[in-house]
Amino acid sequence: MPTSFDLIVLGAGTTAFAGARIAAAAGKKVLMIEQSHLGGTCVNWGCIPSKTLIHKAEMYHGARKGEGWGLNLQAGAPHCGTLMPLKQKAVVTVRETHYQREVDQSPNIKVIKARGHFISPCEIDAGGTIYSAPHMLIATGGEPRVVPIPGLDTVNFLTSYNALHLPCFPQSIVILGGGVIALEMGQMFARFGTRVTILERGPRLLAEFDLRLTELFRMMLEQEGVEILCNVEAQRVEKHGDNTCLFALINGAEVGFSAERLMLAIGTSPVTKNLGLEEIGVETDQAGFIKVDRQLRTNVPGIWAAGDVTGAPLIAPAGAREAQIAVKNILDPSGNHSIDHRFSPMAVFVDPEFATVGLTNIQAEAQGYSVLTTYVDLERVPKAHVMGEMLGGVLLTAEQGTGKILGVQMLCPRAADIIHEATLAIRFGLSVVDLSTTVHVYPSISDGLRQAARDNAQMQGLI
Ligand SMILES: Cc1cc2nc3c(=O)[nH]c(=O)nc-3n(C[C@H](O)[C@H](O)[C@H](O)COP(=O)(O)OP(=O)(O)OC[C@H]3O[C@@H](n4cnc5c(N)ncnc54)[C@H](O)[C@@H]3O)c2cc1C
Ligand SMILES: NC(=O)c1ccc[n+]([C@@H]2O[C@H](COP(=O)([O-])OP(=O)(O)OC[C@H]3O[C@@H](n4cnc5c(N)ncnc54)[C@H](O)[C@@H]3O)[C@@H](O)[C@H]2O)c1
Repeated sequence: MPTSFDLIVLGAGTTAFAGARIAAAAGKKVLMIEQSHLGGTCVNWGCIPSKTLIHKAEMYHGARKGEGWGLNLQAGAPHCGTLMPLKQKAVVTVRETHYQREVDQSPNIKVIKARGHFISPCEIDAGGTIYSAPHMLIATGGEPRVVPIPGLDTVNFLTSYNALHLPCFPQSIVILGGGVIALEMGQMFARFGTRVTILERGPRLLAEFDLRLTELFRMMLEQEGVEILCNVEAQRVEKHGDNTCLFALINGAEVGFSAERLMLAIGTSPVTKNLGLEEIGVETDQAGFIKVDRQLRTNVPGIWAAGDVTGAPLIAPAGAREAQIAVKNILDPSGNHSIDHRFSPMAVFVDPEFATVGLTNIQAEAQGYSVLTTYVDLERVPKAHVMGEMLGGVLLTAEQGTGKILGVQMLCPRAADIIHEATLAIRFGLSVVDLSTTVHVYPSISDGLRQAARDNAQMQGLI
């Protein structure tokens, strides 16, 4: 095994692979150093296990809902002995077919299993061997954020890492945090029969989405039996028999929330400790995320960083795109390739789904645009009536005058798929006239997006 490479990638998650793949395709010799499983968080602890179980929870919920539609489907208790191995099979299959196979088939990519740390800007010590390269890509990702709440260390609390790998679903769970993970996993647990309480410190859920959509979803989740409280400040944790009790301040009064399990879903911390970054002078921000410019350069020449370790957006395809840009800049130093996350969509896999791309009206106005936002309630979309899923809506923000589409947010069935139509429109500078005069399938949920564009174009006098 050689110890000298063209590029060394620290980590072997989604971000690392995206960078290694294009460097290897360009004939560069690449080493990936990974301390754990290939595929990183997304494949092993995040996207794949969570979405596999969420999909099954949705089917289970659908079966019970079907009774009210005259379908008389029977939904007995969920069988964890079948569900959990099924989820693990999805994880292992994706890991083997998408990551291990690629390594096996690429003569230019080598992987070693070890924990790596820098000993100089062009040398990494991994398992006692020194590997060198003129270019380094740090893709060490993130881990669930944990804060020091008194008593927390005395209980066996959960984070997304272990909550998806329990042998079965708990009777009850208190989830601290009201963001993406709390909502996705909170709804999933509730649908499998767990009594769920979500406690958010801020004034609202899912802060990156429009309040109209999040309040609608909050109502739906409460109708499914989930208890949700905002403006909650966690104070301390105590063990009460088999249960864990979280005490929190609400409107100045202390309230106790007791459940079989306590889960923290309060954000992501970067994996930047003990990498030798301070010693070689790589700058991080206050939270520890590596600082990079739009070309994904750190402040140390030859060292690049991408993915969760550099901060938001903390989603797999965004990190992959960043790594591709970093490697493009390594291969083509005068190309000045830059990342632009206005074109990176994201979805929240609750039911119905949230999806967003581009700028909100507030972000657009802050950037100096004069904008018009239109909202189409799902009640106006015939396909929603076909499906019996009328709660939700589509928001579209366009520039006043030109009608150029700047941003879209939606809460509707299949939003994670439909958002790509908006992503293409924004990326290629299409206007509300372009979108509204494009023939859409009928009946379809995408038609809601067309209606939002048509309303916008009409209100601006563009059609
Ligand atoms: C529960 C959950 C659900 C999610 N669902 C989605 C989703 O549906 N869609 C989506 O787009 N995103 C989702 N995400 C986010 C997504 O998982 C991350 O954005 C993505 O995994 C980041 O990829 P990365 O390669 O930057 O980091 P990671 O995937 O974390 O990979 C970093 C790798 O580096 C390794 N490493 C760290 N330090 C060292 C070291 N010193 N030496 C060697 N190796 C090291 C780690 O072991 C790890 O394998 C989810 C996250 C979670 C937690
Ligand atoms: N579908 C997806 O793409 C997907 C799915 C899961 C996770 N992820 C990624 O994983 C990351 C982590 O998810 P997350 O839900 O942990 O983070 P998040 O940033 O989405 O939400 C964290 C929430 O916790 C709240 N919070 C912070 N400290 C708190 C405290 N002490 N008490 C109560 N509430 C507190 C915050 O106000 C925020 O609402 C996200 O950034 C997300 O991008 C993505």
